[in-house]
Amino acid sequence: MEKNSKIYVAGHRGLVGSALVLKLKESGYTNLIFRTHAELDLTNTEAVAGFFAKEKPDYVFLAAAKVGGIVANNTYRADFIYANLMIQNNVVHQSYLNKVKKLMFLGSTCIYPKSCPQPMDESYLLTDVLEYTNEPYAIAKIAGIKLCESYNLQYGTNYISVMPTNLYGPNDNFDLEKSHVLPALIRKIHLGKALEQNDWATIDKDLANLPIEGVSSNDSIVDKTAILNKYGISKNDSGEVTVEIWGSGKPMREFLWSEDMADACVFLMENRDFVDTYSSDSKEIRNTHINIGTGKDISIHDLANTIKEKIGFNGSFYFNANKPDGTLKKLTSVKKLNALGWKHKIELEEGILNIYNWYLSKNS
Ligand SMILES: NC(=O)C1=CN([C@@H]2O[C@H](COP(=O)(O)OP(=O)(O)OC[C@H]3O[C@@H](n4cnc5c(N)ncnc54)[C@H](OP(=O)(O)O)[C@@H]3O)[C@@H](O)[C@H]2O)C=CC1
Ligand SMILES: C[C@H]1O[C@H](OP(=O)(O)OP(=O)(O)OC[C@H]2O[C@@H](n3cnc4c(=O)[nH]c(N)nc43)[C@H](O)[C@@H]2O)[C@@H](O)[C@@H](O)C1=O
Repeated sequence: MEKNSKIYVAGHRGLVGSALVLKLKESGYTNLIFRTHAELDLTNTEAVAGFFAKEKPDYVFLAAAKVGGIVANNTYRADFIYANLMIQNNVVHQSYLNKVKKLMFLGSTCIYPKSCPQPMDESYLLTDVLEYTNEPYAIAKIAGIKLCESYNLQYGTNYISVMPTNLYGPNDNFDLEKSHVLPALIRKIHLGKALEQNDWATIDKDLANLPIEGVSSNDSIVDKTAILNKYGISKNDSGEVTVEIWGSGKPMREFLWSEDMADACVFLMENRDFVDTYSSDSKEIRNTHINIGTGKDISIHDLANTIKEKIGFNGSFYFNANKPDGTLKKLTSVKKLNALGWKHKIELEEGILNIYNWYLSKNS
Protein backbone atom coordinates (compact mmCIF):
# COMPACT_ATOMS: atom_id res chain seq x y z
CA MET A 1 0.00 0.00 0.00
CA GLU A 2 1.40 3.41 -0.98
CA LYS A 3 0.94 6.24 1.53
CA ASN A 4 -1.43 8.09 -0.82
CA SER A 5 -3.37 5.01 -1.93
CA LYS A 6 -7.12 5.38 -1.63
CA ILE A 7 -8.06 3.08 1.27
CA TYR A 8 -11.69 2.32 2.10
CA VAL A 9 -12.32 1.26 5.70
CA ALA A 10 -15.78 -0.31 5.81
CA GLY A 11 -17.16 -0.12 9.36
CA HIS A 12 -14.84 2.76 10.30
CA ARG A 13 -16.77 3.74 13.45
CA GLY A 14 -16.83 0.26 14.98
CA LEU A 15 -14.54 -1.39 17.51
CA VAL A 16 -12.08 -2.63 14.86
CA GLY A 17 -12.78 -0.01 12.18
CA SER A 18 -12.08 2.94 14.48
CA ALA A 19 -8.81 1.35 15.64
CA LEU A 20 -7.89 0.70 12.00
CA VAL A 21 -8.46 4.36 11.04
CA LEU A 22 -6.20 5.46 13.92
CA LYS A 23 -3.49 2.96 12.96
CA LEU A 24 -3.58 3.84 9.25
CA LYS A 25 -3.31 7.57 10.02
CA GLU A 26 -0.42 6.90 12.45
CA SER A 27 1.27 4.88 9.69
CA GLY A 28 1.11 7.84 7.32
CA TYR A 29 -1.76 6.77 5.06
CA THR A 30 -3.36 10.01 3.98
CA ASN A 31 -6.15 9.03 1.61
CA LEU A 32 -8.75 7.18 3.69
CA ILE A 33 -12.40 7.04 2.70
CA PHE A 34 -15.39 5.88 4.68
CA ARG A 35 -19.19 5.97 4.79
CA THR A 36 -21.41 5.59 7.83
CA HIS A 37 -24.03 2.87 7.88
CA ALA A 38 -26.69 5.56 7.36
CA GLU A 39 -24.80 6.94 4.32
CA LEU A 40 -24.17 3.55 2.74
CA ASP A 41 -26.02 0.38 3.74
CA LEU A 42 -23.63 -2.34 2.61
CA THR A 43 -26.49 -4.86 2.32
CA ASN A 44 -27.85 -2.70 -0.55
CA THR A 45 -26.26 -4.03 -3.75
CA GLU A 46 -27.16 -1.02 -5.90
CA ALA A 47 -25.85 1.47 -3.36
CA VAL A 48 -22.57 -0.44 -2.95
CA ALA A 49 -22.16 -0.68 -6.74
CA GLY A 50 -22.66 3.09 -7.04
CA PHE A 51 -20.15 3.80 -4.25
CA PHE A 52 -17.43 1.60 -5.73
CA ALA A 53 -17.97 2.90 -9.28
CA LYS A 54 -17.62 6.47 -7.99
CA GLU A 55 -14.78 6.04 -5.47
CA LYS A 56 -12.74 3.16 -6.99
CA PRO A 57 -10.64 2.54 -3.85
CA ASP A 58 -7.22 0.91 -4.26
CA TYR A 59 -7.46 -1.04 -0.99
CA VAL A 60 -10.37 -2.20 1.20
CA PHE A 61 -10.52 -3.27 4.86
CA LEU A 62 -13.87 -5.01 5.32
CA ALA A 63 -14.50 -4.39 9.03
CA ALA A 64 -18.22 -3.78 8.62
CA ALA A 65 -20.51 -6.59 9.77
CA LYS A 66 -23.48 -7.38 11.93
CA VAL A 67 -21.72 -8.29 15.18
CA GLY A 68 -22.93 -9.32 18.62
CA GLY A 69 -22.51 -11.59 21.59
CA ILE A 70 -23.75 -15.10 22.18
CA VAL A 71 -27.38 -14.20 23.03
CA ALA A 72 -27.69 -11.74 20.14
CA ASN A 73 -26.32 -14.34 17.70
CA ASN A 74 -28.64 -17.01 19.04
CA THR A 75 -31.69 -14.71 18.95
CA TYR A 76 -31.30 -12.88 15.64
CA ARG A 77 -30.06 -15.92 13.66
CA ALA A 78 -31.57 -14.83 10.33
CA ASP A 79 -30.29 -11.24 10.65
CA PHE A 80 -26.75 -12.39 11.37
CA ILE A 81 -26.50 -14.71 8.39
CA TYR A 82 -28.40 -12.49 5.94
CA ALA A 83 -26.72 -9.16 6.73
CA ASN A 84 -23.21 -10.59 6.82
CA LEU A 85 -23.61 -12.58 3.60
CA MET A 86 -25.02 -9.48 1.85
CA ILE A 87 -22.30 -7.17 3.14
CA GLN A 88 -19.43 -9.43 2.13
CA ASN A 89 -20.97 -10.44 -1.22
CA ASN A 90 -21.54 -6.81 -2.17
CA VAL A 91 -18.14 -5.52 -1.06
CA VAL A 92 -16.10 -8.40 -2.48
CA HIS A 93 -17.94 -8.48 -5.83
CA GLN A 94 -17.79 -4.71 -6.30
CA SER A 95 -14.12 -4.74 -5.33
CA TYR A 96 -13.56 -7.23 -8.16
CA LEU A 97 -15.60 -5.26 -10.71
CA ASN A 98 -13.74 -2.06 -9.78
CA LYS A 99 -10.26 -3.58 -9.73
CA VAL A 100 -9.45 -3.09 -6.06
CA LYS A 101 -5.76 -4.03 -5.66
CA LYS A 102 -6.18 -5.79 -2.33
CA LEU A 103 -8.94 -6.43 0.21
CA MET A 104 -8.86 -7.75 3.77
CA PHE A 105 -11.89 -9.71 4.96
CA LEU A 106 -12.46 -10.00 8.71
CA GLY A 107 -13.94 -13.31 9.84
CA SER A 108 -13.90 -14.74 13.37
CA THR A 109 -12.52 -17.73 15.27
CA CYS A 110 -16.10 -18.94 15.72
CA ILE A 111 -15.61 -20.55 12.27
CA TYR A 112 -13.84 -23.48 13.96
CA PRO A 113 -15.65 -26.62 15.21
CA LYS A 114 -17.28 -26.58 18.66
CA SER A 115 -14.95 -29.33 19.85
CA CYS A 116 -11.87 -28.32 17.92
CA PRO A 117 -8.42 -29.52 18.99
CA GLN A 118 -6.75 -26.67 20.90
CA PRO A 119 -5.13 -24.39 20.05
CA MET A 120 -7.17 -24.02 16.86
CA ASP A 121 -4.97 -24.22 13.76
CA GLU A 122 -6.22 -22.73 10.48
CA SER A 123 -6.32 -26.27 9.02
CA TYR A 124 -9.14 -27.31 11.42
CA LEU A 125 -11.72 -25.33 9.42
CA LEU A 126 -14.71 -27.48 8.31
CA THR A 127 -13.49 -30.59 10.14
CA ASP A 128 -16.50 -30.92 12.48
CA VAL A 129 -19.82 -29.33 13.53
CA LEU A 130 -20.01 -25.72 14.63
CA GLU A 131 -21.21 -24.21 17.92
CA TYR A 132 -25.01 -23.89 17.60
CA THR A 133 -25.44 -20.43 19.20
CA ASN A 134 -23.46 -18.60 16.52
CA GLU A 135 -23.68 -21.06 13.60
CA PRO A 136 -25.46 -18.64 11.19
CA TYR A 137 -22.80 -15.98 11.78
CA ALA A 138 -20.00 -18.57 11.53
CA ILE A 139 -21.39 -19.95 8.25
CA ALA A 140 -21.45 -16.42 6.85
CA LYS A 141 -17.82 -15.93 7.87
CA ILE A 142 -16.79 -19.27 6.34
CA ALA A 143 -18.58 -18.19 3.16
CA GLY A 144 -16.53 -14.98 3.28
CA ILE A 145 -13.29 -16.95 3.39
CA LYS A 146 -14.46 -19.08 0.43
CA LEU A 147 -15.63 -16.01 -1.47
CA CYS A 148 -12.19 -14.40 -1.22
CA GLU A 149 -10.37 -17.65 -2.02
CA SER A 150 -12.62 -18.34 -5.04
CA TYR A 151 -12.31 -14.84 -6.54
CA ASN A 152 -8.54 -15.08 -6.10
CA LEU A 153 -8.38 -18.48 -7.83
CA GLN A 154 -10.77 -17.65 -10.68
CA TYR A 155 -10.08 -13.96 -11.28
CA GLY A 156 -6.57 -13.50 -9.89
CA THR A 157 -7.65 -11.04 -7.21
CA ASN A 158 -5.64 -10.53 -4.01
CA TYR A 159 -8.13 -10.76 -1.15
CA ILE A 160 -6.83 -11.98 2.22
CA SER A 161 -8.91 -13.28 5.17
CA VAL A 162 -8.09 -12.88 8.84
CA MET A 163 -9.81 -14.72 11.72
CA PRO A 164 -9.63 -12.67 14.93
CA THR A 165 -10.32 -14.02 18.40
CA ASN A 166 -12.65 -12.08 20.78
CA LEU A 167 -11.76 -8.40 20.65
CA TYR A 168 -12.27 -5.48 23.03
CA GLY A 169 -11.38 -1.81 23.16
CA PRO A 170 -12.65 1.74 22.54
CA ASN A 171 -15.98 2.12 20.70
CA ASP A 172 -17.00 -1.40 21.68
CA ASN A 173 -20.70 -2.26 22.08
CA PHE A 174 -21.76 -1.99 25.74
CA ASP A 175 -25.43 -2.90 25.28
CA LEU A 176 -26.12 -5.39 28.08
CA GLU A 177 -28.17 -7.76 25.90
CA LYS A 178 -26.34 -7.62 22.55
CA SER A 179 -22.69 -7.09 23.44
CA HIS A 180 -19.83 -9.50 23.97
CA VAL A 181 -18.80 -10.64 27.44
CA LEU A 182 -15.94 -8.29 28.27
CA PRO A 183 -17.74 -4.97 27.64
CA ALA A 184 -20.86 -6.37 29.29
CA LEU A 185 -18.97 -7.29 32.46
CA ILE A 186 -17.15 -3.93 32.52
CA ARG A 187 -20.52 -2.14 32.47
CA LYS A 188 -22.38 -4.48 34.84
CA ILE A 189 -19.59 -4.44 37.43
CA HIS A 190 -19.24 -0.66 37.06
CA LEU A 191 -22.97 -0.33 37.77
CA GLY A 192 -22.70 -2.87 40.62
CA LYS A 193 -20.00 -0.78 42.29
CA ALA A 194 -22.13 2.37 41.91
CA LEU A 195 -25.14 0.54 43.38
CA GLU A 196 -23.18 -0.71 46.41
CA GLN A 197 -22.09 2.91 47.00
CA ASN A 198 -25.61 4.30 46.37
CA ASP A 199 -23.91 6.45 43.76
CA TRP A 200 -27.03 7.30 41.74
CA ALA A 201 -25.25 10.14 39.97
CA THR A 202 -22.93 7.59 38.32
CA ILE A 203 -25.86 5.33 37.49
CA ASP A 204 -27.75 8.25 35.96
CA LYS A 205 -24.75 9.24 33.84
CA ASP A 206 -24.39 5.66 32.61
CA LEU A 207 -28.06 5.41 31.74
CA ALA A 208 -28.03 8.81 30.05
CA ASN A 209 -25.09 7.93 27.79
CA LEU A 210 -25.88 4.27 27.17
CA PRO A 211 -29.60 4.05 27.84
CA ILE A 212 -30.85 0.82 29.28
CA GLU A 213 -34.21 0.16 27.61
CA GLY A 214 -37.15 1.30 29.68
CA VAL A 215 -35.48 3.64 32.10
CA SER A 216 -34.61 7.33 32.01
CA SER A 217 -32.34 8.99 34.56
CA ASN A 218 -35.27 10.94 36.02
CA ASP A 219 -37.21 7.78 36.86
CA SER A 220 -37.59 7.02 40.53
CA ILE A 221 -34.87 5.05 42.29
CA VAL A 222 -37.40 2.23 42.62
CA ASP A 223 -37.81 2.11 38.82
CA LYS A 224 -34.07 2.28 38.18
CA THR A 225 -33.41 -0.44 40.73
CA ALA A 226 -35.98 -2.63 38.97
CA ILE A 227 -34.23 -2.12 35.63
CA LEU A 228 -30.80 -2.83 37.08
CA ASN A 229 -32.29 -6.03 38.53
CA LYS A 230 -33.53 -6.95 35.05
CA TYR A 231 -29.93 -6.79 33.82
CA GLY A 232 -28.73 -8.89 36.76
CA ILE A 233 -27.43 -6.11 39.01
CA SER A 234 -29.19 -6.28 42.39
CA LYS A 235 -28.82 -5.36 46.06
CA ASN A 236 -30.23 -7.50 48.88
CA ASP A 237 -31.71 -6.24 52.17
CA SER A 238 -28.32 -6.29 53.88
CA GLY A 239 -26.91 -4.07 51.14
CA GLU A 240 -24.81 -6.72 49.39
CA VAL A 241 -24.75 -6.26 45.61
CA THR A 242 -24.77 -9.23 43.25
CA VAL A 243 -23.91 -9.08 39.54
CA GLU A 244 -25.19 -11.80 37.21
CA ILE A 245 -22.69 -13.61 35.00
CA TRP A 246 -24.22 -15.60 32.15
CA GLY A 247 -23.57 -19.36 32.05
CA SER A 248 -21.38 -21.46 34.33
CA GLY A 249 -18.30 -19.23 34.25
CA LYS A 250 -16.35 -22.29 33.05
CA PRO A 251 -15.91 -21.36 29.34
CA MET A 252 -12.45 -20.17 28.38
CA ARG A 253 -12.05 -17.10 26.15
CA GLU A 254 -9.12 -15.26 24.58
CA PHE A 255 -9.17 -11.46 24.31
CA LEU A 256 -7.15 -9.27 21.97
CA TRP A 257 -6.96 -5.48 22.45
CA SER A 258 -8.51 -3.73 19.40
CA GLU A 259 -5.47 -1.57 18.70
CA ASP A 260 -3.28 -4.68 18.59
CA MET A 261 -5.84 -6.12 16.16
CA ALA A 262 -5.59 -3.02 13.95
CA ASP A 263 -1.79 -3.25 14.05
CA ALA A 264 -1.94 -6.89 12.92
CA CYS A 265 -4.36 -6.00 10.09
CA VAL A 266 -2.10 -3.24 8.70
CA PHE A 267 0.95 -5.48 9.15
CA LEU A 268 -0.70 -8.28 7.13
CA MET A 269 -2.11 -5.92 4.48
CA GLU A 270 1.43 -4.59 3.99
CA ASN A 271 3.24 -7.93 4.13
CA ARG A 272 1.04 -10.84 3.03
CA ASP A 273 -0.60 -11.52 -0.31
CA PHE A 274 -2.96 -14.33 -1.25
CA VAL A 275 -0.14 -16.16 -3.09
CA ASP A 276 1.79 -16.30 0.22
CA THR A 277 -1.02 -18.25 1.85
CA TYR A 278 -0.46 -21.66 0.22
CA SER A 279 2.41 -23.75 -1.09
CA SER A 280 2.87 -23.63 -4.89
CA ASP A 281 2.45 -27.40 -5.31
CA SER A 282 -0.97 -27.45 -3.55
CA LYS A 283 -3.51 -29.16 -5.77
CA GLU A 284 -6.51 -28.20 -3.59
CA ILE A 285 -6.10 -24.66 -2.25
CA ARG A 286 -8.01 -24.05 0.99
CA ASN A 287 -7.53 -22.69 4.55
CA THR A 288 -5.71 -19.63 3.21
CA HIS A 289 -6.98 -17.53 6.14
CA ILE A 290 -4.81 -16.53 9.11
CA ASN A 291 -5.70 -16.37 12.82
CA ILE A 292 -5.12 -13.21 14.84
CA GLY A 293 -4.98 -13.57 18.63
CA THR A 294 -2.84 -13.66 21.75
CA GLY A 295 -2.67 -17.46 22.15
CA LYS A 296 -3.71 -17.08 25.83
CA ASP A 297 -7.15 -17.65 27.38
CA ILE A 298 -8.93 -17.18 30.70
CA SER A 299 -12.14 -18.58 32.22
CA ILE A 300 -15.18 -16.30 32.34
CA HIS A 301 -15.13 -16.80 36.13
CA ASP A 302 -11.56 -15.51 36.38
CA LEU A 303 -12.26 -12.73 33.88
CA ALA A 304 -15.14 -11.49 36.07
CA ASN A 305 -12.93 -11.55 39.18
CA THR A 306 -10.13 -9.71 37.37
CA ILE A 307 -12.55 -6.97 36.27
CA LYS A 308 -14.02 -6.88 39.81
CA GLU A 309 -10.56 -6.27 41.25
CA LYS A 310 -9.60 -3.61 38.68
CA ILE A 311 -12.91 -1.72 39.11
CA GLY A 312 -12.98 -2.07 42.92
CA PHE A 313 -16.33 -3.84 43.25
CA ASN A 314 -16.86 -5.58 46.61
CA GLY A 315 -20.03 -7.53 45.86
CA SER A 316 -20.50 -11.04 44.56
CA PHE A 317 -21.42 -12.89 41.36
CA TYR A 318 -24.38 -15.08 40.46
CA PHE A 319 -23.67 -17.54 37.63
CA ASN A 320 -26.94 -17.96 35.72
CA ALA A 321 -27.01 -21.46 34.21
CA ASN A 322 -30.11 -20.50 32.20
CA LYS A 323 -27.89 -18.47 29.89
CA PRO A 324 -25.78 -20.30 27.26
CA ASP A 325 -22.09 -21.09 27.75
CA GLY A 326 -21.44 -21.54 24.02
CA THR A 327 -18.12 -23.08 23.01
CA LEU A 328 -16.19 -24.17 26.09
CA LYS A 329 -12.77 -23.31 24.68
CA LYS A 330 -11.64 -21.59 21.47
CA LEU A 331 -7.98 -20.72 21.82
CA THR A 332 -6.41 -19.59 18.54
CA SER A 333 -3.16 -21.00 17.27
CA VAL A 334 -1.11 -17.89 16.44
CA LYS A 335 1.84 -19.94 15.17
CA LYS A 336 1.48 -18.74 11.56
CA LEU A 337 1.07 -15.09 12.55
CA ASN A 338 3.97 -15.13 15.01
CA ALA A 339 6.16 -16.81 12.35
CA LEU A 340 5.46 -13.81 10.10
CA GLY A 341 6.93 -11.58 12.82
CA TRP A 342 3.81 -10.22 14.54
CA LYS A 343 2.90 -10.58 18.23
CA HIS A 344 0.36 -8.77 20.41
CA LYS A 345 1.58 -6.15 22.90
CA ILE A 346 -1.32 -5.45 25.31
CA GLU A 347 -1.92 -8.17 27.91
CA LEU A 348 -5.41 -8.63 29.35
CA GLU A 349 -4.95 -6.97 32.76
CA GLU A 350 -3.55 -3.82 31.11
CA GLY A 351 -6.30 -3.91 28.50
CA ILE A 352 -9.03 -4.16 31.14
CA LEU A 353 -7.67 -1.06 32.87
CA ASN A 354 -7.42 0.72 29.48
CA ILE A 355 -11.01 -0.06 28.49
CA TYR A 356 -12.40 0.80 31.94
CA ASN A 357 -10.63 4.19 31.88
CA TRP A 358 -11.97 4.74 28.36
CA TYR A 359 -15.48 3.78 29.55
CA LEU A 360 -15.24 6.19 32.50
CA SER A 361 -14.10 8.97 30.16
CA LYS A 362 -17.32 8.49 28.19
CA ASN A 363 -19.67 8.00 31.14
CA SER A 364 -18.63 10.24 33.96
N1 LIG B 1 -15.82 -7.74 18.35
C1 LIG B 1 -15.30 -8.94 18.35
O1 LIG B 1 -15.07 -9.55 19.42
C2 LIG B 1 -14.95 -9.63 17.07
C3 LIG B 1 -15.22 -9.05 15.82
N2 LIG B 1 -14.88 -9.74 14.68
C4 LIG B 1 -15.14 -9.19 13.34
O2 LIG B 1 -14.46 -7.95 13.21
C5 LIG B 1 -15.21 -7.09 12.33
C6 LIG B 1 -15.49 -5.79 13.06
O3 LIG B 1 -16.23 -6.12 14.21
P1 LIG B 1 -16.49 -5.00 15.34
O4 LIG B 1 -15.63 -3.83 15.06
O5 LIG B 1 -16.43 -5.68 16.65
O6 LIG B 1 -18.01 -4.63 15.06
P2 LIG B 1 -18.78 -3.28 15.38
O7 LIG B 1 -20.22 -3.65 15.50
O8 LIG B 1 -18.11 -2.55 16.47
O9 LIG B 1 -18.57 -2.44 14.01
C7 LIG B 1 -19.18 -2.88 12.84
C8 LIG B 1 -19.37 -1.66 11.96
O10 LIG B 1 -20.03 -2.07 10.78
C9 LIG B 1 -21.10 -1.17 10.55
N3 LIG B 1 -22.19 -1.86 9.86
C10 LIG B 1 -22.92 -2.90 10.31
N4 LIG B 1 -23.83 -3.25 9.39
C11 LIG B 1 -23.67 -2.39 8.34
C12 LIG B 1 -24.32 -2.23 7.09
N5 LIG B 1 -25.33 -3.00 6.72
N6 LIG B 1 -23.89 -1.26 6.26
C13 LIG B 1 -22.88 -0.44 6.62
N7 LIG B 1 -22.20 -0.54 7.79
C14 LIG B 1 -22.62 -1.51 8.64
C15 LIG B 1 -21.54 -0.71 11.92
O11 LIG B 1 -22.20 0.51 11.82
P3 LIG B 1 -23.49 0.77 12.79
O12 LIG B 1 -23.03 0.47 14.20
O13 LIG B 1 -23.82 2.21 12.56
O14 LIG B 1 -24.56 -0.17 12.34
C16 LIG B 1 -20.21 -0.60 12.64
O15 LIG B 1 -19.62 0.65 12.42
C17 LIG B 1 -16.46 -7.86 11.96
O16 LIG B 1 -16.29 -8.48 10.71
C18 LIG B 1 -16.58 -8.90 13.07
O17 LIG B 1 -17.27 -10.04 12.60
C19 LIG B 1 -14.30 -10.97 14.71
C20 LIG B 1 -14.01 -11.56 15.93
C21 LIG B 1 -14.30 -10.92 17.17
C1 LIG C 1 -16.25 -13.08 19.04
C2 LIG C 1 -17.26 -14.22 19.15
O1 LIG C 1 -18.22 -13.87 20.12
C3 LIG C 1 -19.36 -14.68 20.18
O2 LIG C 1 -19.03 -15.87 20.83
P1 LIG C 1 -18.74 -15.87 22.39
O3 LIG C 1 -17.31 -15.60 22.61
O4 LIG C 1 -19.34 -17.11 22.97
O5 LIG C 1 -19.62 -14.63 22.86
P2 LIG C 1 -19.75 -13.79 24.18
O6 LIG C 1 -18.56 -12.87 24.30
O7 LIG C 1 -21.10 -13.14 24.11
O8 LIG C 1 -19.76 -14.86 25.39
C4 LIG C 1 -18.59 -15.43 25.85
C5 LIG C 1 -18.91 -16.19 27.14
O9 LIG C 1 -19.15 -15.23 28.17
C6 LIG C 1 -20.31 -15.59 28.90
N1 LIG C 1 -20.92 -14.40 29.54
C7 LIG C 1 -21.03 -14.23 30.88
N2 LIG C 1 -21.67 -13.08 31.17
C8 LIG C 1 -21.95 -12.50 29.96
C9 LIG C 1 -22.60 -11.30 29.62
O10 LIG C 1 -23.08 -10.49 30.49
N3 LIG C 1 -22.68 -10.99 28.28
C10 LIG C 1 -22.18 -11.83 27.33
N4 LIG C 1 -22.28 -11.46 26.02
N5 LIG C 1 -21.57 -13.03 27.61
C11 LIG C 1 -21.47 -13.34 28.94
C12 LIG C 1 -21.19 -16.21 27.83
O11 LIG C 1 -22.22 -16.98 28.43
C13 LIG C 1 -20.18 -17.06 27.07
O12 LIG C 1 -19.93 -18.26 27.75
C14 LIG C 1 -19.97 -15.04 18.89
O13 LIG C 1 -21.32 -14.83 19.01
C15 LIG C 1 -19.34 -14.26 17.77
O14 LIG C 1 -19.71 -12.90 17.81
C16 LIG C 1 -17.90 -14.37 17.83
O15 LIG C 1 -17.25 -14.50 16.82
